Amino acid sequence: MSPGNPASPASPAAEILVAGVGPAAAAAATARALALAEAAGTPYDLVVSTGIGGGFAPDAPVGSLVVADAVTAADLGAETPDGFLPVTGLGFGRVTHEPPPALVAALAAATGAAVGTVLTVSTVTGTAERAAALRARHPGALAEAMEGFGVAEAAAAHGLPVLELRAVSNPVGPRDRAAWRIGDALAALTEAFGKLAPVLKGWNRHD
Ligand SMILES: O=C(O)c1cccc(C(=O)CC[C@H]2O[C@@H](n3cnc4c(=O)[nH]cnc43)[C@H](O)[C@@H]2O)c1
Repeated sequence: MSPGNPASPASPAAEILVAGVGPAAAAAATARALALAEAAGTPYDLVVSTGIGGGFAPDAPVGSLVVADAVTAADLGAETPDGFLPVTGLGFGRVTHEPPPALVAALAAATGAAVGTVLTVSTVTGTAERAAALRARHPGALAEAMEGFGVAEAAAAHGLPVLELRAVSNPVGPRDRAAWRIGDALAALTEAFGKLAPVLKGWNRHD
């Protein structure tokens, strides 16, 4: 999102970027767009990662919305005999970005989204065991998707805040393509986007 559009002061200007699937593609596309905008003297104020995602039952049912209060890389690290070690445990980088709390709360209030951690994975969860393991490691997780952390890393490199909003298209767990409800999730996302402009308009970046 860029600063208020003088031609349309009621709505903040927004640009939509289709950034690919997975954290690497999303990070690369986002970083490129942010760098180009900065070089052109028209930098963005905020980056929003959005799309469909898997929801952890029973808290995030199919068709519901989740807004992230934490955007967390769930499989960035090392497997050890004692279990998974996040990359921070190896002495590198970070595994979580926290969106601005006031913006998260306002978006949740406007859209009815549940607030919780959205995990970023490179491999879609396909078993009940993996779903349970993720939930045990991240008790606040409501959803998983594949891009948020990559987008957040690109935003952070430009000193920008990030939001992640997901519409649940399928449960996280055993693979069951017949259970996907992509149409319902996209309809929920479309409706939520209709409520986004006033939320952004009321947001004070320095909150
Ligand atoms: O083939 C499968 O089993 C499978 C299961 C879930 C999602 C996919 C995709 O190819 C969708 C990738 C796309 O959608 C987001 N997404 C949607 N549901 C999930 C999920 O349960 N876990 C992770 N990502 C999900 C993701 O952000 C991608 O953009 C295939």
